[in-house]
Amino acid sequence: MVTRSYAIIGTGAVGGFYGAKLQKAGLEVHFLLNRDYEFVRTQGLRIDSLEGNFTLPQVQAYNDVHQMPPCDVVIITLKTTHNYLLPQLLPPIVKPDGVVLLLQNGLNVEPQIAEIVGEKRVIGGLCFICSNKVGPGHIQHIDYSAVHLGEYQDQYQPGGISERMQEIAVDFQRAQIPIELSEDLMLSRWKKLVWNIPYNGLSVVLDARTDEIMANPETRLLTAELMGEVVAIASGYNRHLPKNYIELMLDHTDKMKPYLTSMKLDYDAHRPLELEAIIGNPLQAAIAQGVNVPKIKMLYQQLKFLDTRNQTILR
Ligand SMILES: NC(=O)c1ccc[n+]([C@@H]2O[C@H](COP(=O)([O-])OP(=O)(O)OC[C@H]3O[C@@H](n4cnc5c(N)ncnc54)[C@H](OP(=O)(O)O)[C@@H]3O)[C@@H](O)[C@H]2O)c1
Ligand SMILES: CC(C)(CO)[C@@H](O)C(=O)[O-]
Repeated sequence: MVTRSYAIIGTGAVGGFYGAKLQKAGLEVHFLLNRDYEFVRTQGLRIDSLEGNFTLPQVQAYNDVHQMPPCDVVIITLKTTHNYLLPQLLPPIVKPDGVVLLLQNGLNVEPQIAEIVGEKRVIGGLCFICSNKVGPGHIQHIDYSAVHLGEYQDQYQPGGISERMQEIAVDFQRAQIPIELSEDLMLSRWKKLVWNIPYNGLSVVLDARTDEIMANPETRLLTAELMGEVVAIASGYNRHLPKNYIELMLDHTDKMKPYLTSMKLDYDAHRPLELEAIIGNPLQAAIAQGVNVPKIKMLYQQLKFLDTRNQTILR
């Protein structure tokens, strides 16, 4: 059996969880860390999960990419606000025939990765997971865990299902991570943005959890209207979402455990928001196609104000 080596760039809520699951399943995983490096190098990772808690007392931990071996699959799980580091981080750790798997929310990040490693070496991924890093090397997995993968091609042309996606899927299944393969990464990204744009954005502007947003008829309506605008942008790019998709997303959120979005957690911790990847880039995509999205534009403007002010306030 061919075994692929994995690098996790950003061992936080998402990277810590998926990387630990892959290692637990017997795969070779190398973890890049920042502040938690010394702790994880000596104590390993701890995962508290609704699927079962586990610890990995020993992991291959690094704080310098030049110490890491080049890997077959390099998984990016930094916040997008740290992607400016990638031109330095990526080149030493991707094998010549290796691939970069981008597990981040948002739109139009893959083209930036393609600029660094080449267009044929990028797979986009969406994670449907609720997890948080609650201490050094300590991840709390609250809900869901599925990953959707899609090949990136220039201008997000549909890339079909490649052999390497199927190989990665085998590894993820072995690690008991539910995985779906998408023939069209852009369609998958728009579908996820139907959820992320309203809830991530409104959770900050309204200072609210998902259940609070859903309980008030006005903010529930506002959520549906924002979702409608995302669907309209996707249509502008010839990606047509199912007619009942908004209803499905509202219904899905009604059934979710009350949830504080990652954007809200970042805001409360005075960390920069993933505003450009999640809302700014989709807004630019709307402008480029001449799709009118007044509510998304206003949400972006409000968040830009809050984010800028939040960065200048002392904690
Ligand atoms: N969490 C979720 O439930 C969830 C769900 C779906 C999608 N997503 C998306 O997944 C992506 C990752 O989010 P996340 O929640 O996993 O973020 P996170 O918990 O903040 O993890 C990011 C990690 O990157 C590390 N990092 C930062 N700079 C680094 C550097 N120079 N070298 C090495 N590591 C560095 C951080 O370490 P330090 O803290 O030590 O700097 C942090 O542990 C985001 O795009 C997010 O929107 C998250
Ligand atoms: C949408 C979500 C809450 C769960 O699917 C999560 O993926 C997220 O925060 O992006």
